[in-house]
Amino acid sequence: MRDLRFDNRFVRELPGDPEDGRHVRQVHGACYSRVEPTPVRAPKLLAWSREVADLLGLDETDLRDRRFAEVFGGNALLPGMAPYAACYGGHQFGSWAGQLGDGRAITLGETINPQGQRWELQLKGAGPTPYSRRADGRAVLRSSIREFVCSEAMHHLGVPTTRALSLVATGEQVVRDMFYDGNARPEPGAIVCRVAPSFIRFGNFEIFASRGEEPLLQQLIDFTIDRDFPELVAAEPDPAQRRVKWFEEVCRRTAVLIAHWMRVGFVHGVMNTDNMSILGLTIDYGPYGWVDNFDPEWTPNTTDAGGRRYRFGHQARIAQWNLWQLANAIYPVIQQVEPLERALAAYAEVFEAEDRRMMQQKLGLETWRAGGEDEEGSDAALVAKLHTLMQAGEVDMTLFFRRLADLDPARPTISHFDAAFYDEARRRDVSSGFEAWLKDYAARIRQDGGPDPVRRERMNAVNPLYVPRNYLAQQAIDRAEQGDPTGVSELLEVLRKPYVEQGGREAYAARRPDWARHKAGCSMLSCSS
Ligand SMILES: Nc1ncnc2c1ncn2[C@@H]1O[C@H](COP(=O)(O)OP(=O)(O)OP(=O)(O)O)[C@@H](O)[C@H]1O
Ligand SMILES: [Mg+2]
Repeated sequence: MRDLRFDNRFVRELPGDPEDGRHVRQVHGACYSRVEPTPVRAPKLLAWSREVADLLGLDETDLRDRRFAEVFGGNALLPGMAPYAACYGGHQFGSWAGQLGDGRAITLGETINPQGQRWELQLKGAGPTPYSRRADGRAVLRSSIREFVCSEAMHHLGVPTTRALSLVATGEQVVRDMFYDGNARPEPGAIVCRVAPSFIRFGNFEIFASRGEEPLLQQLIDFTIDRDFPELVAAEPDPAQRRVKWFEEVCRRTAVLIAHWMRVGFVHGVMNTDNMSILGLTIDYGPYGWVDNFDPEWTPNTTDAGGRRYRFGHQARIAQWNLWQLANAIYPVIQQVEPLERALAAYAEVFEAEDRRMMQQKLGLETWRAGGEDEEGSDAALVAKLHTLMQAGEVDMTLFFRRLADLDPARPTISHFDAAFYDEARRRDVSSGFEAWLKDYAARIRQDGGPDPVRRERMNAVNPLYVPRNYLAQQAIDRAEQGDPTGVSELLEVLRKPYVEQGGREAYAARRPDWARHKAGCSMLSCSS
């Protein structure tokens, strides 16, 4: 395997923990602790993303080299790597949780690709760090497959996300109690190499604020702007103004991110502030889920089943709450309330505008009829009615929007959507309302104008046919746990072109089968990973 070029600015420019070793500790006055991955028994490459390999200037020969599995399984370092675990805190389920940090993620270094772009390489599940608290620093195969597949799927769907280069089996067992019910069992372990321009989270700033380490807080803000927001450096010479613009930009990106999640039906599941990327990327694919039957109340995370804080329809509000925590954290450096409040208000405006724009695209409308949800004749009212019907009728979100593009406006009928209904009785309940809505919609697109084929093409470019439905990932996991990892690559292959109908791949575009409705891993996931 060829060497990569590294330029490790994070560890070079920011203060690190003076203490060595993996023992668990509180780390003060530092952004990270240097720590190397703990070697594993038998690293074996199970799957990789050719797009990410390409991004890094690696080809198939590099990937098939034994050294690759050694490096990305945590048994060897490439020259120039400078591994570390970052120190961060976070608000978890609404409460301040203190120091968290990379308890099982270890950044290997910042590589500069042949195009001069900077990409941070980070192993997840690479062994204990000073931030592991009471846990083992490892990750199981099932959660690693889910992270690997979904990060790449999200990229191909056009959703901002961290990427995944590789999935390596460790040849070791990890003990997990999947539902925290006293049934711990050994499971195969794995390591994903994640790739992103930066893995800095809201929590990296919050930890310094919570400790009153203001000089360090300012240093991290300025470092982040300088390394990861070069366009702001160019546009704003005044450092104080620049920090405000930076927070505005973080708010804007977060708003765009959540609008995309709503567009594709993604539920993150654990939107704690330590799982919020400062770049506005989807980060930490834990107990996430994909909406099958449209339901804003749904959350896949069994750990959150009580309050359903992180349910599908609540994500935009939670993101704003998280941005509030970030605003509070950086306030000691910004020292003005007003611009922070303005940026938070702008978050809501950007989210609404993006959400609306994407909904307009999903419906294939060229124009938008103004007015609120309660105003007859507005498109907001058309959307609100649709959402109510989809929820009450248990309509599959992905299949509904995909089929909508092919609706014959001259003969709008519910039977066109047969494949999207889960329950005969639910369908009967909504059928007259649904038929009425389809007539309204057909009239609306005729009035909107534009030829059908053009509208269809535009709709199919934003309404995916293939998403990594929970049960599809679970099928790949079941196979991999039986020793056949090819299901992972097969699934990824389909998800590389989520908007293009692929002959012979109908099974990947089917609604959730009945057996998966209440099955662990398919509709219920815990944080155990
Ligand atoms: N098996 C583990 N060993 C050590 N630390 C862990 C383990 N699992 C989770 N943690 C730590 O617990 C905290 C919260 O966990 P969470 O589930 O949000 O993150 P994660 O899935 O480990 O990783 P990430 O956010 O990096 O994707 C983090 O500090 C994380 O590093
Ligand atoms: Mg996390």
